[in-house]
Formats: sequence, structure tokens, C-alpha cells
Amino acid sequence: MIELAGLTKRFGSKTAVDDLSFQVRPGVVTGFLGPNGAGKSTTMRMMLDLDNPTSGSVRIDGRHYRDLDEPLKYIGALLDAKSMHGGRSAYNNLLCLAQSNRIPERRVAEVLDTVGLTAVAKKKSKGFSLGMGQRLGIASALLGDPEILMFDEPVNGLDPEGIHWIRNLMKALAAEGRTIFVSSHLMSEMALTADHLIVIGQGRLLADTSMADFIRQNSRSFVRLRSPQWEHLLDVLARNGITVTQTADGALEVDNGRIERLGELAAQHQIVLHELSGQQASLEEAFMQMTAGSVEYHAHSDTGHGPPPAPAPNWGESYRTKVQGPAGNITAERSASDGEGV
Ligand SMILES: Nc1ncnc2c1ncn2[C@@H]1O[C@H](COP(=O)(O)OP(=O)(O)OP(=O)(O)O)[C@@H](O)[C@H]1O
Repeated sequence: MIELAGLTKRFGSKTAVDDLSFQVRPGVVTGFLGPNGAGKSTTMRMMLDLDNPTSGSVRIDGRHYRDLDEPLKYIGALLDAKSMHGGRSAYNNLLCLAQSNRIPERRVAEVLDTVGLTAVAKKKSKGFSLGMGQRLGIASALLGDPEILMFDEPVNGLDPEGIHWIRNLMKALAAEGRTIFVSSHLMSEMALTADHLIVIGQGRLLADTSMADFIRQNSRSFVRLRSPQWEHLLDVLARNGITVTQTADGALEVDNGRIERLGELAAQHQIVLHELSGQQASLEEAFMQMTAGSVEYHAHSDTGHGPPPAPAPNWGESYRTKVQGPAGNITAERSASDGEGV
């Protein structure tokens, strides 16, 4: 367990981490998210006593990092994969670390095998690719067989097979009851790996919640319907007090609709459906929605280089047309009292 209490870090007038309090619990993978410059690396560095907090504290299983004898046996971390000594072989880099924490030498070969670097164990690490460097950093984190592991951007530079491997490794370590804390900007990857999320923006805590709740609370869920008899369907839905919006491609969307109820209504009225699907925003959309107000660095689209930035997610109506009823009134605004509701 990692516990932060009122953790704060100021660099001159800049508050990088602002009164952060949360716990990272064992048995699950906890993802650490935040836009660029949110304070993730600074927080992780303070967890490892590499930066001194301006105020507040971090406890690793109830103790300060500096009070841990042989800390690699309690907490292993991948922060900067390039921090290894380039002139030393992978094996000797790990051996030095092992000796400094009284870890038996046999662990060096074990972790090299775990990360798939046995064949290059004697090669100098300065010749390693980005992905090999990441694997070596992960090996150093695993060396002391610690109960707590922290990974800052672990999939950086890894190929798809490597990404798959680190995902399964983190899940397996959590399943053994270990505490796994991982930051990544790759939302699709985080969605597949993390069970719990800590989200920060401008150094402050924005969310401490399960992955499922985070997506549910920060995004719109709706049911999408397409029908060649869409006018009939619209009429049926409106008569049942169901609020509908129509998209540019002719589909109908029902916010928070119950898919079973909508399917049954269509069947009762013998309406052919070409699509009836529940839609939930992705972690990326939910993340952008939540952190929209705390993004420090925005790209500009007028440089002439590269594509324009993605539009901010819009859960509102602007890209959809309101549905007009026969008398020109907006079906979406019909009273729910004249039907069964969804
Ligand atoms: N040594 C330092 N001196 C001055 N400012 C710093 C220092 N380290 C970090 N900062 C500032 O603190 C803020 C938080 O930086 P940090 O690197 O922790 O963010 P991050 O969330 O890890 O960002 P990224 O996702 O881009 O890696 C940034 O504004 C950064 O410029």
C-alpha cells in the first residue's frame, strides 16, 4: 500500500503537486493519469524519495522510503529507463543494484529471463533499443521481488508483443496481491490494464475511482438505433415519452436508454431495425472530458505542420439535428408523461 497525505511540491512559484492525498491499494492495477505537466512524474519521484516534498508525506507500507532498509525489496520502480549505466552490461547493471540491496545474484538471471533479455545479458546497455531499455528498467524494478511496483510510461518504445507482455505482467503481479501503480498516456492500453484510476490535473486530485465508474461518470451512454422505418420508430418512441436525437447519418440516439425496452417497443410495432446498440464513451473521451479544464499545453493548428488537434468531446447537441415532429415541434421535448418511458 502507498499512502499520500497532503503531498505538495513547489518549484519556485510553480506548484507542481498540490495537496495530493490518496492510497494505492494492493491486488489491483491502479492507473495514474493526467495531461502533460500535471505532476505525475514529480509525484512518483517523491514516492521514491528522489524529490523532497514541500509539505505532506508518502508512506510505503506505513513507512517513509528513507526508513526502508534495502528498499528494492519493498518497492521497485521504472521511472527513467535511460538511468542505467550505459558502459555496463545488462547483467552488471542489475548485479550492482542487487548487491546494493543484498539481493542474491541468482535473481539477476531470473529477472533477465522474465523480461526476455537473457540473450543480450552481457551486452552493454548503451547499445540497447528503447524497447530493450524499457525491459531492462522493468527487470530492475522486479529484482527485489517487491510487493509494490511503480511504472512510469512502461510501454514507451515497446512493440505490440512487448505491450501485450507488460500488460499481462502487471495484471499477473496484481493478481498475486501486489500493489501496482502505473502511468501512461496510452488510454487504450490503460483501459485494458487498470482496474482503478487516480487522475490529476495541474497537480490536484481530480478522480480516485474504479475504471468503470470513471467512464460512466465522465461520459455519455446512449442506445443507437437505425431503421428503414425511422419515421414510424420516431413516432412510437415519442408516443412513449422517449427523448430522441437524430444524428447526421440518420441514426437515432436515446440517452441512457434501456436497450431491451427499445428493442421490445420496435418488435411490438413490427419495426425493422438495422442497428440496436449500446454505446459507451471510451476512456480517452472520458479522460478528455474530465481534464479539459486542466490541460496546460495545447497544440495550435495554424503551424501548417500535421493535422489539427482533435476537437474536444462534445456530449451536447451541436453535431446532431433535433428531431422535428409532424407539427414541427421537437419530438425530443415531448412530455414523458404521455408514455411509458424507457
Ligand atoms: N525540476 C523542476 N524544476 C522546475 N519545474 C519542474 C521541475 N520538474 C517538474 N517541473 C514542473 O512541474 C510540473 C509537473 O511536471 P511533471 O513532469 O511532474 O508532470 P507530468 O504529469 O509527469 O508530465 P508529462 O505527462 O508531460 O510527463 C510541470 O509544469 C513541470 O514543468
